[in-house]
Amino acid sequence: MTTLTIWDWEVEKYPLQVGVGVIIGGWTFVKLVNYFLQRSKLKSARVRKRAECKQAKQVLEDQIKQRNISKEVVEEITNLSLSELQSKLKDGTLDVLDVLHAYQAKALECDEKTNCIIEPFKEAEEWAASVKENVSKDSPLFGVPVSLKENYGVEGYDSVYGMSVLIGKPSHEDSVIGQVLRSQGAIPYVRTNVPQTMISWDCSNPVFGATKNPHDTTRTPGGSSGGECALLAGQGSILGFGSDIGGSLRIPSNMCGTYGFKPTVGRLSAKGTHGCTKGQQIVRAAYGPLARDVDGLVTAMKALLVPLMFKLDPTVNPLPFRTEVFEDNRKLKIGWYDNDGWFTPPPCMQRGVAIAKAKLEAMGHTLVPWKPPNATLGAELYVRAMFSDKCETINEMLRYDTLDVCFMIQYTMANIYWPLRRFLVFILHYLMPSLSTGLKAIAGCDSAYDFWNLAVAAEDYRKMVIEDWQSHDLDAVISPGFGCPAIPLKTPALATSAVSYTTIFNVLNFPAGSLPVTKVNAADTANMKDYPTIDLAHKTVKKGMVGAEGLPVNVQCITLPWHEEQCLRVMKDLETALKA
Ligand SMILES: CCCCCCCC/C=C\CCCCCCCCCCCCCC(=O)NCCO
Repeated sequence: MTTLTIWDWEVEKYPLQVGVGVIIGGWTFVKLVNYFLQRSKLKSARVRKRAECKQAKQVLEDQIKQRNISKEVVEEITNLSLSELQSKLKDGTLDVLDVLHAYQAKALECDEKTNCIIEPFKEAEEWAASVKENVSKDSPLFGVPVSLKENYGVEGYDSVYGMSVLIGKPSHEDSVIGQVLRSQGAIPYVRTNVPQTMISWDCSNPVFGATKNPHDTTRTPGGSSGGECALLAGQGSILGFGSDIGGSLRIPSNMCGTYGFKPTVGRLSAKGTHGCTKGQQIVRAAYGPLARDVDGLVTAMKALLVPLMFKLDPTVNPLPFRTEVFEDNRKLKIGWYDNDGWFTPPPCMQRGVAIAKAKLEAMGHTLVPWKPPNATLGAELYVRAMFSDKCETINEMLRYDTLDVCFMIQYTMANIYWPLRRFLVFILHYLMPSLSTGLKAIAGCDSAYDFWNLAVAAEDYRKMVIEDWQSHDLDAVISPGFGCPAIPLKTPALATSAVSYTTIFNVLNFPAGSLPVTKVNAADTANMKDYPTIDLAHKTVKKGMVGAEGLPVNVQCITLPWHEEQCLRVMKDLETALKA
């Protein structure tokens, strides 16, 4: 009664204010209810998806138990190199189904340790039977089980990349790479984990959790193809496929001691793959193989660069694998660098380059110092391009989602209100210049005009680097595999600056491969005492190097666009020299 009186009194006295108050209050209420409803819908979707994938793994585990395949046989098969496996499949010493079963068993074992698999393909047995029936034993991948990163579209399967909103939206067709692999006799059997958004070099998401490094499960396997590399390093895969828009084939290779190869964009098909940066055309994602040796990468490239791929995706460069370039033994002039001038890598990464340099020199190649000019501009262009939409595409997708720690810093930096951003950029310029550069660049573009100018700046940068490369008459370049080896889980976002070693070759669109050369040793960690602590990224790496002994250290080999075969040739030379 009293309330009503007050209510009547207020309505009469302040009709406009009460009306506006009711509308705003009602609108806020509806928005809040909607927000919590949407969040709980996504939470249920995550719970359901996790349960489905767990169930699929359980079904496979039960089948494996029934098959009664011995541990020794699993080890014997999964320890074979790709070329050994191929010849045993071809001459019939090994059966396609036995090989598949061994890899399924080993993959589940790896998953137990590192949480690298999202789910097994239910149809793998059926596909294997069809390969036995319909594919020639001479096909390059006859009976070879292959693992696929989760963003490769497979009919009937969701590609979620840690974004709950994508759950329950299955692909309607297989990726072109997937189709060509199957036509060549390969059998996809598992799909592997990635970080939320795939714009991170860690490997965790709120749907499937964090993948761990098999060499030290307290550390990151790298990202975004982290599930793939953790699986390969654990011998649970012999050949995998991933994507790379900032190093995602090369960073986890460096963290897990595996082999990865990023071709020029357009050499391998992107059709039927997924990602949240598709509209961003300045730096585009490349798709490529991950393996346990260089031969694995070469086999994959040869198997994919065939008329079927050129037919299924006429937008790719119809250039078959040039074996004569790969097998050429002309001595090369190779540039090298161990510090790009933007981020100082720890001594182990620099030692990795020194080892590679010495080995290549011993093979008769000429090594000269060279590095891409103005790495700071390269880093700035990368961040501006990747966030040129002001992060709106991702914001929209993550609106009601749970944010993973691996993307939290990028998300926060991208969404800072502009006056605060300007203030921080100004202050940090004097305190932490790299953070200031990143914070300014991540603001993206204000207009289409701005975006066009960014595209021109990226083009000018490519031109400038190519001219510099050519003025030194280089055939290839070697560099650190990344800015650091594997650091503890959840810390990669704090050391984002370290990505400059891989992102630059995405901005330039140069082919780049990664291969292991050494392991962190006690002298490397002892030498950390002089390592700079000028900013958060360096501090994070310094802390992360404690206890890093034994972790893999990779180098990158890089060539000019479309010179994939030459890049693989340098990788092969280096691998041969290292194994000699
Ligand atoms: C390139 C240098 C980065 C500069 C960082 C400056 C310091 C931090 C300041 C602000 C935050 C900027 C955040 C920039 C985020 C860039 C993160 C890139 C991580 C890339 C990892 C690989 C992604 C990938 O290849 N994905 C495959 C998708 O198909």
